[in-house]
Amino acid sequence: MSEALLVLEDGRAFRGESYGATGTTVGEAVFSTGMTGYQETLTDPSYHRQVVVMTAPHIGNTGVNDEDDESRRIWVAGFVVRDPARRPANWRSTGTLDAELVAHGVVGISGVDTRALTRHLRDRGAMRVGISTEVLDADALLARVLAAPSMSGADLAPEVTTEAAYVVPAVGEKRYTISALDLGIKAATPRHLAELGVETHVLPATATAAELLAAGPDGVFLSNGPGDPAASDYAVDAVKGVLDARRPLFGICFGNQILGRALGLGTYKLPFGHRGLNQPVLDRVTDSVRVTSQNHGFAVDALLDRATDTPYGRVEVSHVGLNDQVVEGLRCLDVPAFSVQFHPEAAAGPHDAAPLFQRFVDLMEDNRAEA
Ligand SMILES: NC(=O)CC[C@H](N)C(=O)O
Repeated sequence: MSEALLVLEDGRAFRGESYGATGTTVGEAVFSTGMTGYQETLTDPSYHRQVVVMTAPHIGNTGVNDEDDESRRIWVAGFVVRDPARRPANWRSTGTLDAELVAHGVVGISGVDTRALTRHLRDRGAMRVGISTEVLDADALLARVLAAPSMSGADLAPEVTTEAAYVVPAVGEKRYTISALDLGIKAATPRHLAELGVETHVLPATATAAELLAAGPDGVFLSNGPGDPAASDYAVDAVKGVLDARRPLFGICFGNQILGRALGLGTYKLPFGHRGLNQPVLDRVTDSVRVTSQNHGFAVDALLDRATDTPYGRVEVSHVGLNDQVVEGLRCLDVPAFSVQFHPEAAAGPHDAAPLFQRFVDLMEDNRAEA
């Protein structure tokens, strides 16, 4: 086992062993409390430029398989685990996580006290971090960390989006056609929509409103994605055009933040974000609590107790995080648009939020009836 070093931008250092590829990497340190679903986490484009610390102590137990990737590659900038599985076992497993990280050139570290590291990030906030198997002097690695760009102000969707448009067909009879703005879309999303008879036309992140509306879709979807929503003005402009056209619109995570901005609301950086599979949310539309999968470091700033007037009519906060009262969803009252900050497409789950895809289909159906 070769040695590896992790240094945070405030100077706190952890020593461990090399896990995955060797080399040096820097990114934003964030922690995820998911006990399962590491393959989906690694391949979720929203984690681009982030070094993910897994709080669950045993990672890699089920290996990796050919079915669970959310995109064409691993996006995390680095991976931090406590005690990697020595012998993965699962009926779908086709390889080990360690070998997969090596194949994708992802630098990781194991044997770290991830509990101490997580408590540090929770107390001091998300910050830049470096991991290296070659720069083993803490001051030298710290200098590399301090030279790295910060997540605030980073426009990253164009770095992860599809180069060319593509279509995901409906399963069975096609009942609706939508355009999806790929800000970092996960494979699970069009798959869920397809099950409801939706054909999804996925367009690159910089697609304009005219391009999103060109094929006369029944609705427009805004995906999740990496980076700071305050830096993606092109997507905000595209969404304004879709709202002007009063086309049904549904956004998830980054898409929720972009809808918020298009309505004139602000966004801000959370101290350490929400990442995990057990985040409780109050759904004010159905007056029920949903346990949700989340992965966000930014949030929308909106009034919780009453609707806000916007250039597109009134918007209200439809979902509120029960751990910290953060805005977790928006519902427009005068245009057919809504969004959530969490993940109805979540794999490995939970599935409490999955009915939101049906809510989008219902919105498209209502809009057709009105037309
Ligand atoms: N999963 C996402 O879409 C993340 C959105 C945004 N990059 C954030 O961190 O808040």
